[in-house]
Amino acid sequence: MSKYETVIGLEVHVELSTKTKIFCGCSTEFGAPPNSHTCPVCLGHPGVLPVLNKEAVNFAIKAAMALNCEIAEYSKFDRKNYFYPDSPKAYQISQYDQPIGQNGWIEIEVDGEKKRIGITRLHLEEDAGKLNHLEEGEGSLVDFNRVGVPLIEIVSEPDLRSPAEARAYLEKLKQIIQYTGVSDVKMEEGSLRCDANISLRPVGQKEFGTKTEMKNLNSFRNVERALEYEQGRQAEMLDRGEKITQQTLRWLENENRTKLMRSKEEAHDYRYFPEPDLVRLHISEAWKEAIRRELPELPDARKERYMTEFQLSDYDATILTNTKAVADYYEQVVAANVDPKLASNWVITDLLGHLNAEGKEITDIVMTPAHLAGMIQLIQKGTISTKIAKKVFKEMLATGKEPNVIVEEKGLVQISDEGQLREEVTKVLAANQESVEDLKNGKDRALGFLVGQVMKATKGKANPQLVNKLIKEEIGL
Ligand SMILES: Nc1ncnc2c1ncn2[C@@H]1O[C@H](COP(=O)(O)OP(=O)(O)OP(=O)(O)O)[C@@H](O)[C@H]1O
Ligand SMILES: [Mg+2]
Ligand SMILES: [Mg+2]
Repeated sequence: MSKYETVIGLEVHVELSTKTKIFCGCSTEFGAPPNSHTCPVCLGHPGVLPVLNKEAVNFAIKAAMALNCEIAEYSKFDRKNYFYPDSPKAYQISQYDQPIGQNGWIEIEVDGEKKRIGITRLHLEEDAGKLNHLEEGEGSLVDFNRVGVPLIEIVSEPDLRSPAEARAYLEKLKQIIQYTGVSDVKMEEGSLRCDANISLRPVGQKEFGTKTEMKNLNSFRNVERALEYEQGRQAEMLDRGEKITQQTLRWLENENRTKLMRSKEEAHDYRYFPEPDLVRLHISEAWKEAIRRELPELPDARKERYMTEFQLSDYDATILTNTKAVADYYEQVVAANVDPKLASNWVITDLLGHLNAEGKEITDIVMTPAHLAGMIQLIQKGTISTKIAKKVFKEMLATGKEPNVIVEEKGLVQISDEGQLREEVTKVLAANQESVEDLKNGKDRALGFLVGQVMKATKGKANPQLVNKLIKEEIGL
C-alpha cells in the first residue's frame, strides 16, 4: 500500500462537428490547406463582430444533457485574455461563470467496481490555431483553420483516484459523446483532447495536495502513462520532503517523462470579463425539451436493454454497444427476425474480428445488416451449414452481394439429401476401417474424424447433423 492517495481531475476539449465555425461562416473541415478556412471574423480583424452559431449551442446542450448536467437558464460568453501566436485576437471567447452545463456525472467501471465521477462544468468556447514548430532555430508556422472551431470543455471533479480510473473515465466520456453525434471524438485528429491534473495526499488527509497539469497527451494510453509517471515523480518528491509546485507540464511521449512548460497561471491572470459583442443566452424550457427529445438511448441503457431484451451476457452486450454504429448495425440484423444470440456471435466474432484485422470501421463495409441477417436465416433454415456460412460471409464482405446470390452462384447449398449423403458416408467408412473400429470400441474422437472426412469429400456442404446420424446408423451404434 502506498502512503499517498492519488487525486486526478481531467479537462477534456471536444470539437463539435458543426459545418461552420462558432462565430463566422468558415468551414470546420479537417485537413484543408493551411489558412484556407479563415475570414476577417476568425482572424480577429478590427471592426468585425461575432455571430453565434446556434447549432454549436444545440450540440453543447445535448452533450451536457447526456452527461447528466443541469442546463443553465441563462448562459453568457466571456473573454479569456492571453497572448500566444495561436490566437489572432489575443483573447479566446469562452464561458466563465455561467457555463451551459454544471453538476453532471458519469458512471465508470474499473475492476468490476462502479463509481460515479462528477462533472463540474461543460462550457462552450472557440478553438485556437495550430502551431507547427520547425527545426530548432527555424521558427514556427501557424495555421488558423482551427481558430473558431466550436469546442466544449468538460471539466471533471477531482474524483478520480488512479490512472486506470482516468482512462476509464475518458473512454466512457468519449463513448457517450460519440453516441450523441455532436462530435467524432477522434483523438488522433485532435477532435478530443485531454489535460490531466494530478496531486497526491497522505492517505487519510482531507485537503488536496498541490496539483500539476499535464498537456500534450495524444492518446488514452498516453494519458494513463503520463499520469503513472507523474504519480511516481510526485511521490518521490514528497518522500524527500520536497514541496510540489503548481505547474503546467508537457508530456514527452518518446522520453516517457514530463517537462516544465510554465508555472501555472491562476484564473485572475486571464482577466476574464463578459464578452461585450454577444448577447446573453436564454435557454428556455421549450428549447431544452426539443433537444432532450433528440437524445438517443445512451450506452448504459442500451447495454442493459440488450441483456434483458436479447438475453445477452454482460460481456457481449458491452462489446455490441461500445459504439453506436455497431449497436445500430446489430439491431438491424436482429430486427430482420434472426436469433439475437446467433446475430451477436456473428457480429462480435466475425464482423468485429474482420474490422479489427483490417483496421476498418463498420461504416466502411459493403455488407449490409440485411445481408448478414439473410445469411443467418439461411443457417437457421438449414440451407447452409455454419462452415459454409463462413465462406458466404467472406464473399459478402468482399463483394457486397446478397447471400442468396452467393449461395446460388457458388453452389453452396447444404446437402441434406439422405440418399446422397449415405453414399458419401459409405465410401468414407470403407476407406477408414481403423477409425470405424476405434469408434466401435468407444473412442468418440473417431466420430469427429469421420464426420470431418465426409465434410471434406462434400467440400463442406454436407449437413453435419445428418452425417453424424448416418455414420452411427451405418456402424450400428
Ligand atoms: N488538488 C487537485 N488535484 C488534482 N486535480 C485537481 C485538484 N484540484 C483541482 N483539480 C482538477 O483540475 C481541473 C481544473 O480544471 P479547470 O478548468 O477548472 O481549471 P484550470 O486548469 O486552472 O483552467 P484552464 O481551463 O485555464 O486550464 C479539474 O478537473 C479539477 O477536478
Ligand atoms: Mg480548464
Ligand atoms: Mg487546465
